[in-house]
Amino acid sequence: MLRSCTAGLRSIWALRGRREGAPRLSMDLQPARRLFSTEKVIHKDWALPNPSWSKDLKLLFDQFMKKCEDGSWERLPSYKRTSTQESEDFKTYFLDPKLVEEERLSQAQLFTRGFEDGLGFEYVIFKNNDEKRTVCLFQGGPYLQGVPGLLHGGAMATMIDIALGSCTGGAVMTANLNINFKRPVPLCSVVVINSQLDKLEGRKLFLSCNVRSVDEKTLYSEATGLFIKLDPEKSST
Ligand SMILES: CCCCCCCCCCCCCC(=O)SCCNC(=O)CCNC(=O)[C@H](O)C(C)(C)COP(=O)(O)OP(=O)(O)OC[C@H]1O[C@@H](n2cnc3c(N)ncnc32)[C@H](O)[C@@H]1OP(=O)(O)O
Repeated sequence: MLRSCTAGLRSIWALRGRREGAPRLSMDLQPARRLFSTEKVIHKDWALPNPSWSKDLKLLFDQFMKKCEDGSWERLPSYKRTSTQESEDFKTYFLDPKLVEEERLSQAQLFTRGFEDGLGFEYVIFKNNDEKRTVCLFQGGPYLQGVPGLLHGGAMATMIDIALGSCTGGAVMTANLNINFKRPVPLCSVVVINSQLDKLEGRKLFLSCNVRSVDEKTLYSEATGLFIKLDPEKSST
């Protein structure tokens, strides 16, 4: 498995720079070109296949895209930066100008989308609004290693958090995340995270998910989460 990972890495490096929108900005670029490239990266939807995706991931992606045709499922786009509206929603609660400099903030990006293609988090989320559930297809790349050859539990927790959060919609924060790691996930393999909204109680959203192998035979993890809808009357800072 490690050998296939290395081979994957080699082809990933070979692809670097050729991919449209690859986030590679060298310091010697002219300012205008740098701005143009940055814009392209910001607006790129990363929840789409790229050459690092394995056969399994592409196959599952195609199956879910078919399910989207009748409107029962939708693919959620994914960007490196939050939209202006989302930022505004959260700014109201959390952004104390004394704590985060504006310049630093302009560099901010979702950390799951900060890796070169194939090296970190490759994922796409599909949502079924009627059934209040999502399916996240996730391939954890070689830079997410914990124990040699295995995906780091923190990387799995991150994806679980994002998958559960995708069932909520709106401005929410994770208040509690409870994970049972049942089997280690092989690095570079594809897992399927099935998440659902179990209960809504005022501002509290209770969610759960399981993480399985593509053939559904292996249950890697089970988790529950409590998300809280932000109260417009309150500010955390
Ligand atoms: C627009 C969105 C777009 C997003 C785009 C980007 C996508 C990126 C996705 C990235 C994903 C990144 C995701 C991340 O990384 S989120 C980052 C990790 N999470 C945090 O940092 C959260 C820190 N905590 C807080 O800010 C506050 O505590 C929150 C906001 C959560 C609640 O503070 P608030 O002052 O608002 O509420 P409240 O205290 O009145 O409590 C309300 C109710 O909730 C109950 N309660 C609270 N906590 C717990 C608990 N731990 N267990 C059990 N119960 C709990 C509480 O008893 C009460 O119940 P009740 O008395 O009413 O019955």
